[in-house]
Amino acid sequence: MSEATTDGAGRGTILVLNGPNLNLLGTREPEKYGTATLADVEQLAKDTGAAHGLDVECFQSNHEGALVDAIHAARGTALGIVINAGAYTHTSVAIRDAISAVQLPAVEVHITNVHAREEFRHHSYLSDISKAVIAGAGILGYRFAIEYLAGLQASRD
Ligand SMILES: O=C1C[C@@](O)(C(=O)O)C[C@@H](O)[C@@H]1O
Repeated sequence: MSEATTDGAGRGTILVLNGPNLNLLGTREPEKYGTATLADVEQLAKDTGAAHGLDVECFQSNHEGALVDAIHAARGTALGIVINAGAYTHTSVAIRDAISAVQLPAVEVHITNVHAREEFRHHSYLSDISKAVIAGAGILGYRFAIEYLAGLQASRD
């Protein structure tokens, strides 16, 4: 897991999780996912967090259990989770249960509009347990998700 940034003002940490194949952003089907890399996405997330006084910790894995472990580790350390679970969105009860278990506000993000794609992408195991779902906004979805969580946190401060 990458180091938490220190450019926030200590208001808290948001965990940004990316699932399988998102490490290939930039070269993976660029006509669908664009040309921004995972590093670009993570920088955007960190910059957005910093603008709101929040640290952003980023983690990507192609392995379901590693994503579950990262969600567990967020309990007690993060104020919210932004998750693009990739294909696990449509298959993983384990990731769903992990998010429910840690009781942190989660925002589900998809770069593409999954509802305009194949039928099997229309169902998500995460949507009904997420505070918000953002799909089809490209990598800006990550920015919107962090802004949403920052607003949620501000309303609780
Ligand atoms: O890997 C991905 C990426 C995705 O989550 C997106 O960001 O648009 C959409 C998923 O259906 C797909 O399996």
